[in-house]
Amino acid sequence: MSAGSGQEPLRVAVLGARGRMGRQACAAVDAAPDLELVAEIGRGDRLDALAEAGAQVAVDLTVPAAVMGNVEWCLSHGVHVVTGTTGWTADRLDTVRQWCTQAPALGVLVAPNFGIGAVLVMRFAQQAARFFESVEVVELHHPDKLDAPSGTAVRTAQLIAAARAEAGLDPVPDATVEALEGARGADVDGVRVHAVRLRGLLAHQEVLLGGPGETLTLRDDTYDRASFMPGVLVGVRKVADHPGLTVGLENYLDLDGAPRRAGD
Ligand SMILES: NC(=O)C1=CN([C@@H]2O[C@H](COP(=O)(O)OP(=O)(O)OC[C@H]3O[C@@H](n4cnc5c(N)ncnc54)[C@H](OP(=O)(O)O)[C@@H]3O)[C@@H](O)[C@H]2O)C=CC1
Ligand SMILES: O=C(O)C1=N[C@H](C(=O)O)C[C@H](O)C1
Repeated sequence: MSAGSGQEPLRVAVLGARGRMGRQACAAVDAAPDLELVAEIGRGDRLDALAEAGAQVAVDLTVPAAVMGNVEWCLSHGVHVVTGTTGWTADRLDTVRQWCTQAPALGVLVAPNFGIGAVLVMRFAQQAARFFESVEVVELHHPDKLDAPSGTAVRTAQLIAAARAEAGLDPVPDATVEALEGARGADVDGVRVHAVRLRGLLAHQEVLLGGPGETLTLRDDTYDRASFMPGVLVGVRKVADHPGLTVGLENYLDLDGAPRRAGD
């Protein structure tokens, strides 16, 4: 079942359909000629409605407290999952990997960020990491966001830390003793991550890299959730071609290939 390659539209359900992201995802799926929006699930709605509608792919844009139950339900009912919901830990990912072994034909995409700008910043940060002794991540979001640090920032820091470890770099230098707990942000695998919550912002991230006499700043700014929708649609169309758990939309994109937009 490769999405878009068959005659029939791919049947898609959106979980968290009445949320900020969910509303836009419903509209994006609805507008795509190769997709059919068959279920819009909100909190308190029965997941059985998804099966009754014959959904083939579920897009989960809910909350960390709900996403694991939703993924488990989908995998046990033959439904692929694309989720942008946050709250992923190594243990949670391992659990989903385990569930996937019981449903080997199904795919689960966990995408910390669907925006091409954010995906590219993560890639560029990975590439730059080994050239700089210092690095910090700053994420800035709207104050209605439930979690901190953002899933994207955690993932970015993990990718940077892995690239530094692979290159054999020493720990990031830091002689500071905090006078107030939290002043230096969170520690994600040895990389400091800072979270700003400010009315007027939507979703932004900076990766600051520093070496003797120079700094490099990588920055992504999201001004509208429309920026996430091409990535959501890529996930929906490709998830069936990627059985098992995939973390990161970049695994569905050809970032090193010919120039093109994520939704093309
Ligand atoms: N990967 C990416 O690119 C992006 C990821 N996100 C992430 O996506 C998630 C959603 O973000 P956002 O839309 O801003 O958040 P919202 O709070 O606006 O939306 C979440 C929605 O999920 C609903 N919900 C809660 N529990 C369930 C459930 N069990 N089943 C179905 N729906 C449920 C909520 O309902 P109620 O309000 O009634 O509780 C709410 O409508 C967050 O984790 C956010 O960080 C956001 C933007 C981009
Ligand atoms: O809650 C949000 O808004 C966002 N959440 C995701 C995250 O935590 O990384 C993606 C994006 O930053 C917007």
